[in-house]
Amino acid sequence: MNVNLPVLAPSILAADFSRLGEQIKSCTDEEIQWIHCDIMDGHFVPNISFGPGIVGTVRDIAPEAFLDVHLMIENPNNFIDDFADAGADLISVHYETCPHLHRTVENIKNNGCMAGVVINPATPVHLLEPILPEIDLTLIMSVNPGFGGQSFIRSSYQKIRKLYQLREESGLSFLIEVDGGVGTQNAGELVSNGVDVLVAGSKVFKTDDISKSIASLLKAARAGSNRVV
Ligand SMILES: O=C(CO)[C@@H](O)[C@H](O)COP(=O)(O)O
Repeated sequence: MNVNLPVLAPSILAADFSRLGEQIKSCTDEEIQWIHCDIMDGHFVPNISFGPGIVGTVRDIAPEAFLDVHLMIENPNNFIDDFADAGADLISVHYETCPHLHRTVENIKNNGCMAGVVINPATPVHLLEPILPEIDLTLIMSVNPGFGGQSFIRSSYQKIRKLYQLREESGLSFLIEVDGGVGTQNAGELVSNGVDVLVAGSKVFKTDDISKSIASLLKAARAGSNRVV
């Protein structure tokens, strides 16, 4: 996979679904290559979003996009095939939902997708160590998952730095993604702390001008490209 870092991945959770095609096109007409799809089941998180049907629709709308699918669901292992068939490029599962994480990661890869593992704000980074050699991406939730528009939890910086250090020490190459409360005020600092992929929902879609919002977010993220960690 060829990626220009840092990546901005708009989360369609915040999109206007009556204009989904138009809004996704506003993203891909800019420099957006990744689209983030938040799947919520009303069990693992207290909200329901959408399923493989909408992911398939996004695939049809944006055949060239890289579809980054974040499963906030219980028993994710049972749904990997459905999301892979719908067109996911990367499927991320929560550490907290996977008693057999290694098996679930294998299942994702056997379905031809890249594999990611996500941790909630209260889950420590060191728990990921055994699985890091097997995965393509780690996602640090910087809000409690379930809703868009929440405030960024500042202790996430420490977790990002720890993960970045682990990557440096191990020589591994997994990407570091952060999700929740990302905006122009923190995009640069997140990148300088080690983040490769920034997920943003409300700061892309709940604005007057998606193109302008993307340009501002990318500018802020790129200003952080000189790593200080
Ligand atoms: O997964 C989630 C929430 O569970 C996120 O993707 C949010 O949807 C990001 O939204 P903003 O904080 O950017 O509004």
